[in-house]
Amino acid sequence: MTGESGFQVSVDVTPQEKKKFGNVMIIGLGMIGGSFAKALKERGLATLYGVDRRAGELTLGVSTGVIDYPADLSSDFIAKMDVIVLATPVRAMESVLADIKPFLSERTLITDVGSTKGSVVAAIRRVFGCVPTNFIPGHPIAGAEKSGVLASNSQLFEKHMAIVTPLPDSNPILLDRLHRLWRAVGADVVSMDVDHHDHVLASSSHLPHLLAYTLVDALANGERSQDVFKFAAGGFRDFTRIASSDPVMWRDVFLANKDATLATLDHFTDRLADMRTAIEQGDGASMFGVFTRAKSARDHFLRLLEQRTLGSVKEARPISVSVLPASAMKGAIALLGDKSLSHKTITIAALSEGVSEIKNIDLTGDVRITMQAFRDMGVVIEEVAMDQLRIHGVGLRGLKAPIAPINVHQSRESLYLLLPVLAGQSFTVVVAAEGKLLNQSMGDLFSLVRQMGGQVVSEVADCLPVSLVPGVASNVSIDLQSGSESLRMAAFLAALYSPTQGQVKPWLSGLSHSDVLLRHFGATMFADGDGFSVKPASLMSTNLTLSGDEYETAWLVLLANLLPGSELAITNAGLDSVSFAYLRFLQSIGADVTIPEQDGFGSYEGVVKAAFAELRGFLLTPEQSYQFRDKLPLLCVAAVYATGESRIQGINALPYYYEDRVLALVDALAQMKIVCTYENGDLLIKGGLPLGGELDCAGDDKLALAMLALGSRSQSVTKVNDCQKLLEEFNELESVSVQLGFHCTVTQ
Ligand SMILES: NC(=O)C1=CN([C@@H]2O[C@H](COP(=O)(O)OP(=O)(O)OC[C@H]3O[C@@H](n4cnc5c(N)ncnc54)[C@H](O)[C@@H]3O)[C@@H](O)[C@H]2O)C=CC1
Ligand SMILES: O=C(O)C(=O)Cc1ccc(O)cc1
Repeated sequence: MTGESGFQVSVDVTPQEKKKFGNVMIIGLGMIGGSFAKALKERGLATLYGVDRRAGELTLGVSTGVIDYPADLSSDFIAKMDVIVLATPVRAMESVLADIKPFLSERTLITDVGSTKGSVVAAIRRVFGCVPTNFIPGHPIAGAEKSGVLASNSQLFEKHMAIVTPLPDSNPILLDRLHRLWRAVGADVVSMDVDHHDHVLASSSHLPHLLAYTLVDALANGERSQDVFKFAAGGFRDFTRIASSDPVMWRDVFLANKDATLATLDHFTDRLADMRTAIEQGDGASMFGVFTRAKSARDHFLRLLEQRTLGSVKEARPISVSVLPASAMKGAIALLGDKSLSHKTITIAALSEGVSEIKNIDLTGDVRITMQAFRDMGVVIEEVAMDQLRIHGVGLRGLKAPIAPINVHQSRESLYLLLPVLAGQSFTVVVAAEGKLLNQSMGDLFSLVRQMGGQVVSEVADCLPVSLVPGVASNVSIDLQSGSESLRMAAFLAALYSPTQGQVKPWLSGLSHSDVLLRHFGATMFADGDGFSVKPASLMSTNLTLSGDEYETAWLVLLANLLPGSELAITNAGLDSVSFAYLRFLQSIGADVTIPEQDGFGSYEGVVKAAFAELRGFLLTPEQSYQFRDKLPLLCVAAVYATGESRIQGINALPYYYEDRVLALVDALAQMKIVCTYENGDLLIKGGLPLGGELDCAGDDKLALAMLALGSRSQSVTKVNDCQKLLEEFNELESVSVQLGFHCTVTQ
């Protein structure tokens, strides 16, 4: 028989054996349809039939091995298909649907790849009177400025997204098949509602194409057009690549997605007009603000994209760190700033009046989430160097409403800082999160924010995401019921927004880094009974060099104490009252440590020196265990290398994650044949020489450091597994170790 396309074809095509997806027909065998066909055919997953109104595309499709058979829209073909994919320009789909309607079987999955979804669904409704349960729209977010079957590429969809937009009564079995089809060609499948799809794509894809076409056309028809193109630089080429895309396809897209495109175009036009005004008025600050925000948003987005194309974090090969016994820690070192302090400093500098220069700041990992949130609310943050920021503070109440929810991803540190700050602004804002943060009760933080006077609205009580709605500001008086440092900082930030005076009564006395930092930026806090009163004055910008990470300092000091021949100086230490007390405690059990004097702001800044010394067994009371809860794994290791017995009391009274961490270390001690017993919350450790071997830190960076210290003088090599988090938190572990002569190596 002769098909519409003029081909002589055999209809009774019964392939030798039925392939996984059976008979798949592509209608519109151009770049996208061809790529999909080629990807399935190369993988041996289906028998491919092609239909195109241009016979030449089908001939090429067969000769280049993209499809198995040319076909047409007759009943002979249509009724036999397991899957039919519409891959024509979107406005051609309606007539194709009308042609195939009489022959369609309910068991055939029909889908499409069109760039717009609302218009396709409307066309289906016009043709069928409803959306048949076997029609499930889709859209691969992959492509190019090319068209035609010769441009097809079987790898096009690898590690790209494919959106499916099922309707409420879509057939679940066929929907599952559609997911499998896209996954089979390498795509990550996401589901989306039709309307949301069209709005998102209007901004992310349709508007950029419109701008590229219009720019090229305007310049091509403008003055000096010859020279404009002749001297076009790389930027012009990058920006306008997509203006080489197929005009029919894009005309169809803009006819089909009119409303969503107009909405994003209007938003863009307003922003362009602002830019015009800034240029006209020579307003460099506004331009600089837009450029720095845009640069950081794009860099952030590229990193996310890179992560997706390189494979997700979960797929990353696990990282281990091995330590060889018999090192000695020698030399002087300056450590990168504390991560938690880096988050806090960005926050306080952003809320200050004026420009702050911050040096030795850690800009890796979650710190970028805090930074991005402030940038999204109009704060200009310049990255002057890898460890240096210039932050243009906007004042306590000067943040601008973000255009989208603030997403703290999985960063608890960012959340605790941002929530009270956002509750102090005059706009409503939604705070979203991901992963583990979504399923935790944030009761302590939410109640603190409620005290500030606004409304805290969440679908699930005390859980994220949350909407903060401003109300009448009220004075806060917060009596903290835990020693959490994040909550303490959140309480101080909430107090800063009190109209006349805020009060914070910490769980533990003594100055923490949060208090010291606030004082650096001019906060007026004075001791009041067993707490602090905070006056509502503006914060003032300042220049600050952050001191070295406290936990790393504590770890290095312990190593120097354990390893014979060590002589270590940490030149930029900064200790809060707990770290100070920890080093004093080490001194009390025989450690050779020198601690700097307290400075005017209340912290101990300067050089910490440490050298090998024989440690003595010790007793830690429940109060001390609580005070040193963060550093207990390090103290357990000190007990292993100390002479005699040590007893650490009150472990079962600690918040569960501190207890879990100690118990995980107890398992490691037993594995290394160290005598230890854990009874009624008391841990007894008998000094001895650990065996060495393979340990697992369960992704806990602090436990990993303690385990490395444990292996530092053991009888054989100690390998600690699951160290990804450790290297995220302590990026410079290898370089610091090399510099100090500590023999540890990172392996994948
Ligand atoms: N180009 C891209 O990067 C992407 C395009 N899409 C969507 O995929 C679809 C196809 O786009 P491309 O493959 O790029 O276009 P293309 O121009 O390479 O292919 C379209 C094919 O459909 C054929 N065709 C047009 N009307 C027809 C009809 N009534 N019956 C049979 N065949 C007909 C054309 O002859 C052509 O071969 C469009 O709906 C587009 O919105 C989706 C993602 C990316
Ligand atoms: O060429 C490019 O960079 C694209 O943006 C490709 C593209 C075009 C249209 C779509 O619906 C999806 C992807």
